[in-house]
This record gives sequence, structure tokens and C-alpha cells, in this order.
Amino acid sequence: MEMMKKTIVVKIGGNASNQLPATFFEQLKIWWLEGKQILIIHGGGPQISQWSKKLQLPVKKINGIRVTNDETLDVTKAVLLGLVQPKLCQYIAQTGLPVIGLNASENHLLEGTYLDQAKYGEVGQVNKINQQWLETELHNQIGILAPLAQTKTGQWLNVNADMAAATIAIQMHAESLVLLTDVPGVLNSGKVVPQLTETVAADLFQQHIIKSGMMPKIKASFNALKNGVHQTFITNDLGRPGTQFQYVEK
Ligand SMILES: Nc1ncnc2c1ncn2[C@@H]1O[C@H](COP(=O)(O)OP(=O)(O)O)[C@@H](O)[C@H]1O
Ligand SMILES: CC(=O)N[C@@H](CCC(=O)OP(=O)(O)O)C(=O)O
Repeated sequence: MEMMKKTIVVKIGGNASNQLPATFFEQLKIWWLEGKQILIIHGGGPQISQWSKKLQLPVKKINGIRVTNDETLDVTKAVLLGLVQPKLCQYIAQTGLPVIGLNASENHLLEGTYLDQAKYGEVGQVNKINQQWLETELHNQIGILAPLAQTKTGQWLNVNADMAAATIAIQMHAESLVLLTDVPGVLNSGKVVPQLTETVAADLFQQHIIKSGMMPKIKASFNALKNGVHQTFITNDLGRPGTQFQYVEK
């Protein structure tokens, strides 16, 4: 009987995807040669904001979540699936690794529901994934997946990429979740916090040391840890652990 391959989920933030260091591709190659199954969830927040501004659409985020109307949703889809994803696929293909771009419209890959339509508009969370089909796709190639979901009736939803990555990592029973961003980890007074517990995180929230885009990452990381993902990290370099999350059962 063939052993189930271990899955590693890497989320790449929009800023990070513009400046991927050599260590990123080296680590992908190492995991690939070790026989890991690799799924990359990509962001693209800064790129969506940039294109929204060019098109004179409002740019508004609440707690790191984009307020998304129908026009912003179109821009989000166009930027993620037309610009960010193909560029990442190209970079990975250039290293000689096999890669495929994926999105919610394929075989009910990501099914979602509205988060809070009155507050955020066309924004959702992922509830269900087509795990069987995804596993098959990831058997012989690295998957690059956009953070968009579809409702049961086919309405597209914009999903925060950190939250999408955590949900998908949980449902894939991933061994690790890495959130790759533009800072070396969670920072406090300019220094990386190497190990972060929920108690310390709550304290850093209260002191407004953890803000904006870092907020969904912290929530996503603890959510993943509590639901079976073995390890979660925030880093800007796959060669360094950055901040590792610690879940202490109460
Ligand atoms: N305590 C913190 N430590 C590090 N970064 C923080 C902190 N609080 C807020 N941030 C911000 O979070 C940003 C990362 O989130 P975001 O811009 O959404 O990145 P990504 O596109 O990778 O998801 C950092 O660049 C920084 O500006
Ligand atoms: C609902 C929501 O906030 N969606 C995000 C999706 C992209 C994303 O999360 O990109 P980063 O990881 O680069 O921030 C957005 O529209 O910006």
C-alpha cells in the first residue's frame, strides 16, 4: 500500500511574491525530493490595492480583511488569476519543478460562505474543499491556489489568503503551515518573537504591537494548530523558522 504523502502548505503574501529569495526555491526542491506534497496559497493584496487605485475604486480594509463590492471582486479575480498566479507558476516552472495553477471554479475545489456580508461585502471563508481531487492533482506537481471561494450557487467570494491557507491546511491534514511574508516573523520592539503562545499574542494585540495584516495571520496560525496542523510559522525566509506558534491546551 502506498503511504499518504505528507502535505506542506505555504502561503505567500503579495509582497513576498515579488521578492522570493533563492532559499524559497531551494527549500521547495528539498521538500519535493523528500516526497512531500506541496500546496502554495498565494496572496496579492498589495497588487489588488494598486489596481483598484488605478481604476479609481475605493481601497478599504477592516482588521486586515478587504471590504469587497462587485467591482472590487472583479479586480481581485483579474489580479489574482491573471497576474499574480501565472507569475508564480512561471517562477517555479523555471526552476524545473512541476507546477499547476488552481482556483475555486475547478471541480468545486473551494466552497465557501459569506463572512459578514453587511460588513465586508463579497468576502467569504472556505468551508469545504474537494480534497480527493486536490490530492490527485498534488501527487505529481506543486499546486498554486488562489484565495477565492465559490458558494454552493456559484457566487465568487474574496477570501483572506492567510485564513484560506489555514482552513485548507487543516482539511489536508498538513504537517506544517508556513506563512511567508515581508517581515522575518512577529516583531516586538524590532525583534522577532521566536515562540508565540496565545496568551502572549493576546497581550501583543492589546498593546497594539500586533496590527493590520499581522492580525489574520495570528488567528489563522492558532486555528491551524488547534485543528491538527503540527507546526505553524511566520517567516520571510523558508530557511529560517521566524516565529513558531505554540498551542498550550487549557
Ligand atoms: N507585530 C508585528 N510584527 C510584524 N509585522 C507586523 C506586526 N504588526 C503589524 N505588522 C504588519 O503586518 C505586515 C504583514 O502583513 P501583510 O502586509 O498583510 O502581508 P502579506 O501580504 O504577506 O499577507 C507587515 O509588513 C507589518 O507591516
Ligand atoms: C478578503 C481579503 O482580504 N482578501 C484578500 C486576498 C488576497 C490576500 O490575502 O493577499 P495578501 O496575503 O497579500 O494580503 C485581499 O483582497 O487582499
